[in-house]
Amino acid sequence: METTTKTGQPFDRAHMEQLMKRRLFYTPSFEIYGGVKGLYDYGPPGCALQANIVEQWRKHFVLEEDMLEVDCTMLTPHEVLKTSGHVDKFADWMCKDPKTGDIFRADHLVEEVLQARLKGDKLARGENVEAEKEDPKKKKKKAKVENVKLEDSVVTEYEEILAKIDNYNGEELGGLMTKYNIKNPVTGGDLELPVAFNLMFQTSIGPSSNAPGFLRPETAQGQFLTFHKLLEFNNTSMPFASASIGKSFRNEISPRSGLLRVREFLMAEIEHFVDPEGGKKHPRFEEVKDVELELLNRETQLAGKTKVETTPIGKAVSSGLVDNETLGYFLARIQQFLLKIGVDKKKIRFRQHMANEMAHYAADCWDAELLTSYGWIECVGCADRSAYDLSVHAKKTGAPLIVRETRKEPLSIEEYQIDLDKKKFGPTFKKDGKAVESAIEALTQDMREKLSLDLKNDGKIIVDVAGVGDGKVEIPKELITIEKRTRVEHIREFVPNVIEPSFGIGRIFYALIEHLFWTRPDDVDRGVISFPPAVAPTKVLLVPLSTNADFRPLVQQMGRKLRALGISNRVDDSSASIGKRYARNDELGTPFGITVDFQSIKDNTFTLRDRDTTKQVRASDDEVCKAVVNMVNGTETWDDVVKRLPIFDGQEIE
Ligand SMILES: Nc1ncnc2c1ncn2[C@@H]1O[C@H](COP(=O)(O)OP(=O)(O)OP(=O)(O)O)[C@@H](O)[C@H]1O
Repeated sequence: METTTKTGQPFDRAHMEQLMKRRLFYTPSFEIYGGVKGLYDYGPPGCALQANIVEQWRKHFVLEEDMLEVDCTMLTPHEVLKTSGHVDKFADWMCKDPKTGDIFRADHLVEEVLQARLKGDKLARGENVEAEKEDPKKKKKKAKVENVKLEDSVVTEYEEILAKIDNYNGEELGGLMTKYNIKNPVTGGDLELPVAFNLMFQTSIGPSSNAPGFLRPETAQGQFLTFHKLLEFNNTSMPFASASIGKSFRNEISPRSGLLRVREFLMAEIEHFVDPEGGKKHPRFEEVKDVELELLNRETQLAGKTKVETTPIGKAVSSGLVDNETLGYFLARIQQFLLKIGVDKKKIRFRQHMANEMAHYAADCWDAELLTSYGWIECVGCADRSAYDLSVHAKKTGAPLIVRETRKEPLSIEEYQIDLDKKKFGPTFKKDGKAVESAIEALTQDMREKLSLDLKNDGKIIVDVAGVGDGKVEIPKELITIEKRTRVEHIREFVPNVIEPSFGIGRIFYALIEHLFWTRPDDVDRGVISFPPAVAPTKVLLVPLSTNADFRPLVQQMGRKLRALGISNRVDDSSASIGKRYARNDELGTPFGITVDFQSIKDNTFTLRDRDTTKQVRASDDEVCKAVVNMVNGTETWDDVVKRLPIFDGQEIE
C-alpha cells in the first residue's frame, strides 16, 4: 500500500529496511546459518528504542494508573492452557499443497490473491497502480498481478470479502477458495481445504517428559492465576489493574512483513478487573470523554466498507457502539500513548471485531490499527474478556478467583432451607450417608420447593442419589425438614470482568519507524527518523569540530555532564565532515547534536543542533544541558528553546 512521509513524499520501504539493517536496528536471527523465519534480533539502536517505548508505556499506564505489575513465567503447563481454551482453540487456518508441501495461511492467501486480481483489474482499466518495490527474490512466493479485467460485480464481491476477511472460519475460507478458484500462487497447483493449526509451541517441563507444557502465547494467563494474590495485595479493593511486559511465542503459519508477524515478540498487557454490575463504569472516564477516535464499526465492515467515523469516545460509549466506559477509557488512553511516542495521528484507527473474529473468550473487542506500507495493521488489541478466564480457572482448581465484598445494605433472601436430623440420618443410611447428604445439599431452590410439598403431602421425599441402590433414595419426614426462611446476606461474591489492552511492542516499534522515516529533499539518499526525544535511542550526538586533540577534554566533560543527567549520548570524533557525521546520526534518529569548536575552548559555549530543522543555538554548557533535559522530559520543545537561546548561524556545518 502506498503511504507518504511527513514531507508528502512516497514512503520508500526498501530504503527504510536497508537503513534498519545497516544501522543495526534489527536483523534476522541466526543469519549466518541461513536464518529462521519470524525470528529477529535487535541491535543497539533497536534495543534502546524498544526500552524507551516500554519505559513510556510504564509511565503512561503502570505509573499513571497505579497498576500492579507482575512478571510471570513464560513456560506454562498444559493444564493451564487447556483450561483457558488455548489448547483447543488458539489456531489459524492453514492449507497445504499436497504436491509441493507448500503451506499457506488460508485467510492471508485468499486476501493476497483477491488483492492481486483487483490490482490486475485496475491495470487492465488503465488506472494508476503503485509499483512493487519488493526484493525480486521474495516476489516469487506472492500472488501474481495479471493484467485481467474483472466484471464490475466481481470487483464489488472481492471488495466486500476483503473488508471482512478476518470474519471467515475454516469452512467459509475453503468455500471462498473453491468458488474463486484459488490455487497455490507459486505453482498454480491445487490446495487441500483449510485445517486448524494450533499456534502454540509445545515443550515438556523437566527431564521425564511427562509434564507437557507450552511457551505462553500471551502474558495474560499468568496475571489471571495470581488474581487472588493481587486482590489481597490491593487490600481487596476493586477495581484494579495488573500489567505485564514480556515475551510471547506463536508458531505463525507464515511469518511475513518483517517485524509485523514474528514467532517471538514482546507484549505489554493490562488486565483491568472490574465489577460486572453497574455498567463497567470507569472512575476516570470523564478525563477522556472528549478524545476523538477514528472508529470503524462492525456493521460498516459487514456491509463490505471501510469508512471510519470520527467520534468522541464519550459519544461512542453513550450510543452503545463501544460496549462500556472501561473499554472506552482504554481505547482513548491507547491513542494518547501512541501519539505520545510519535505515531502519526492520521495513521491510527480503531476497528471493531466481527463476531467470528473475536477470540474464544471475548465479549467485545476493538483493535488499534496503524497504517503502514503493508496496510492497516493491528498493533493493540483491546478486548472485554468478560469473566471467562477467572471463571474457568476457578472451576478447574477451586481457587477463590472471586471478589468478596461487604454489602452496603444487607440483602434479605427468601429461600428453602433443609435441616437433617443427623442423629437418625447416620444410622439409617450408614455408608451411603455422605452421598445422600451431598445430593440433598445440591438440590436447587425449585427442587426444594417441590420436595417441601411432597414432604407435607406424602410424609416422605424421594431424592436421586447416583450410585446408591437403584439411584432413588426415600427419606421419611422424621429425618428431614424443608422450610422457607429468610437469610440475610452481608457479603456479596462476584467474578470480576476483565478489560484487556494488549500491546505488541514489535509492531508498534515497526509502525512508528515507518511513520517517522523521511528524507531531506536535498539528500534523498540519507534517511532521517524523527523520533520524539523521549523515545529516541540516543538523545545527543557529541561532535568535536575536527580531530584536533584540544577538543577532547571538552567533549569528555560534556559527555560526563549529560550522563549524570541521565541523557544518553554518543561521540562521533571520526574524521568525516561534520555535516556527514550529523547525517549519519539523523539516520539513527538522534534528536540533538552538540558541537565542540574553538569558541567552546575560549568561553565554554556550545552549539546545540535540532535534527528536524537542522537549526542551531549557542549557549553555555549548563544552558545547553538544561535545554536538552527539558526537551527529553517534554517540558520544552525546540520552538521554545529557539525563543530563549541565541540562534547560531556563524558556521556552515551542514
Ligand atoms: N505474530 C505476531 N508478531 C508480532 N506481534 C504480534 C503477533 N501476534 C500478535 N501480536 C501482537 O500482540 C497483540 C495482541 O495479540 P492478539 O492475540 O490480539 O493478536 P491477534 O489478533 O492474534 O493478531 P493477528 O490477528 O494479527 O494474528 C497484537 O495486537 C499484536 O500487536
